[in-house]
Amino acid sequence: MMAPSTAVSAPGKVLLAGGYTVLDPVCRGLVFALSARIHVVASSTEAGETGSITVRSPQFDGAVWTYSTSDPGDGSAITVTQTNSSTSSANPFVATAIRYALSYLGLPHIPPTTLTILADNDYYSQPPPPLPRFNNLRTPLSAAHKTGLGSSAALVTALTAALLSHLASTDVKAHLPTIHNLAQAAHCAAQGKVGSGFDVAAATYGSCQYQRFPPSVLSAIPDPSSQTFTSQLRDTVRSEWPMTCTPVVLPTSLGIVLGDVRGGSATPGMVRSVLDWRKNDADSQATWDALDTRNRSLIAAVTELSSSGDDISAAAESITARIADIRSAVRSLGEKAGVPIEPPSQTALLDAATASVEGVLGGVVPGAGGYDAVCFLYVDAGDTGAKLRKFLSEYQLENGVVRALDAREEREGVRVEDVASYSDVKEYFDGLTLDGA
Ligand SMILES: Nc1ncnc2c1ncn2[C@@H]1O[C@H](COP(=O)(O)OP(=O)(O)OP(=O)(O)O)[C@@H](O)[C@H]1O
Ligand SMILES: C[C@@](O)(CCOP(=O)(O)O)CC(=O)O
Repeated sequence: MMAPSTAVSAPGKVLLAGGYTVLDPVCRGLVFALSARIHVVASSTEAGETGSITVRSPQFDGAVWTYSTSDPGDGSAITVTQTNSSTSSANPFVATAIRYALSYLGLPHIPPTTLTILADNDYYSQPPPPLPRFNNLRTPLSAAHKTGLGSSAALVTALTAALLSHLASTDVKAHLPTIHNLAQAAHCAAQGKVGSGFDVAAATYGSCQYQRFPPSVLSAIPDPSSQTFTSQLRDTVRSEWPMTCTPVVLPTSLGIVLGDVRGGSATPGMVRSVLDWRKNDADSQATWDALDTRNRSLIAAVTELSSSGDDISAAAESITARIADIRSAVRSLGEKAGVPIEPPSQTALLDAATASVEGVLGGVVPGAGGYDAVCFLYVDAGDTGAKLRKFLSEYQLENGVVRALDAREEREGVRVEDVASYSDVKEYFDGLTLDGA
């Protein structure tokens, strides 16, 4: 009798404060987990070839990846070979998450397993509403316009948790550090670079005040072909990483609205330019420290409000001022580094929304900034949220209007879901009996 199907989901993210500085282990970031989640349903059967894995994202045309696994037996990583590469381009995030999870578990011969990936609509630009849950975009994944909610981080985290839970009965909530560390290792390996990891941290632990792990933690893991890979991976995943992810609870009196500006920004290039400036400009440290101080000030104000339940009207002015101070420091850093972190068109949008809609405390360009997105903090009373969304939908940009996303802050990280909750999208499971019978 096969194990029943397992469903897991992980949230997307918005880095409200700490873009760039959170790459520095000395600094802190404020990241909110979002109600836009990536779901993974794992089902195994007895029919089929041992070690065969089928991964599919039924919301996209042709998004199917099939793999066969084998164990070199010399301590190197379990081999995960894509068997449909002639018809489906590689998906490094999927393949690496599977390879790292199976190597960590030491399971090369798993029963034939299908992993179905479902993404909430906010992860990709959508046609006008109303939309069904997990809308079928009927385009290839590569043609979908990402909104920058961290789909890869949420995906790798959900895949990691689903595989450990489904194949080794791992209790997800009781093993968050294991899932976090393994997902960080896989996500960084798939990306080919080590970012701050705030996105996988939020996908695992939920909304938090984040201080990154030192990149050196991952340098202990050798190339997957090394005969010490499996032992080093396990030692690294099981070790306690020097980082902090302190839960942050957004007070019920506050809400966030994300706007998709669809401007398109080249984050990796922006990060390289800022880090080059940080390294080469003698005065950069003062600018860097000033921004971190202002980020910490906003974190303190939000944390204080959520713990003391203070009257939001008293805190509102302070939060508004702190957001304005952060934006000023971000613009200064961007000018000095020659990077359009908050370019004039975004400044105009942020200022206009804050001035025009009563109850909006302020807005920022989240994460790396640029022309992609905006994020507003507002007093969630009356119809402020609706008015802000309406304002954004009518705000004319060069390339259209700002699309307010549905996602709200949802502090919970990765979690097991009830498989029956996907019964409304049975068509996505291609006849699989969801209980894995
Ligand atoms: N529904 C999905 N099914 C399978 N793979 C997906 C899915 N969504 C995203 N991915 C994988 O994640 C990649 C996108 O990750 P990328 O890091 O480029 O952007 P992001 O994480 O969505 O956004 P950002 O990091 O800018 O917030 C895709 O190229 C694909 O490999
Ligand atoms: C620029 C950086 O600090 C944040 C990037 O955030 P986002 O991917 O733009 O949401 C990079 C990082 O923290 O890995």
